[in-house]
Amino acid sequence: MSTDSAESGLSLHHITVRFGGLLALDDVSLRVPPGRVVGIIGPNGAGKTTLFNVVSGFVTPQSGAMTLDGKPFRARPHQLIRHGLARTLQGVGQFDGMTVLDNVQVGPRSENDAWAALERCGIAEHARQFPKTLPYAKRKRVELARALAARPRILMLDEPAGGLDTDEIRWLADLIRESECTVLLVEHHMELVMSVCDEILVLDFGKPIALGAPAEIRSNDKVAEAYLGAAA
Ligand SMILES: Nc1ncnc2c1ncn2[C@@H]1O[C@H](COP(=O)(O)OP(=O)(O)OP(=O)(O)O)[C@@H](O)[C@H]1O
Repeated sequence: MSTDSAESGLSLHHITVRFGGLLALDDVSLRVPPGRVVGIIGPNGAGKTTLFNVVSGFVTPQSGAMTLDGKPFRARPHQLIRHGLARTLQGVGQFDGMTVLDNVQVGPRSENDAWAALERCGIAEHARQFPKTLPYAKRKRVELARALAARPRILMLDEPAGGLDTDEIRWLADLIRESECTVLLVEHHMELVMSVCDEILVLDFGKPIALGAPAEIRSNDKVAEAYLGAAA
């Protein structure tokens, strides 16, 4: 079976989300083929996290639909892993009363998978510690390991570079590049986005204003105006 037929992977079709009078996502369509790294960028408030929340089932769109491998997909947060999706949260979202290992193993993840993810993230030596005792960058790795321990087909990373230094971001870029799964990446760190993504969707006030390879996005005037110009 082909892994990249027109229907394989995750697709969003004309997703619209309103919060009261605010249009948070305005007719957003996106195809995320298997094995690709797809970035979602845009200024603060553009709708990036809302899009993640739609895919994860935390937000129900007013209109639009999703498909996974061509079949209708309606996410529910507690069933994400069953569908092969896992997500990190912005910042660090661990349970402070549980060890790193227990945090990584939370939900339907096996201890073996948890250890493999801890090794992959270079934090196995901290497995028996409590997250609070670790520096911020290590806690971000715990968040990543928790997602990886679910052995997702689609890994959703919400601002994984936030608060990290250059070396940590380089490590993260390698992890994303070497990852065997599909990656959806919401991130403000342009260098990381441009260096790891196959394709980038740019949102501005909930509207998709560009979709393309990093080089196309870099030279897109609308993007420069809406985002890169604002960030410069
Ligand atoms: N639950 C909610 N209720 C009301 N408004 C919301 C809610 N969630 C998000 N919004 C609004 O929707 C818009 C999009 O927010 P969202 O968090 O998706 O943007 P973002 O691109 O992720 O921003 P940032 O880069 O700052 O994280 C914002 O104006 C935000 O205030």
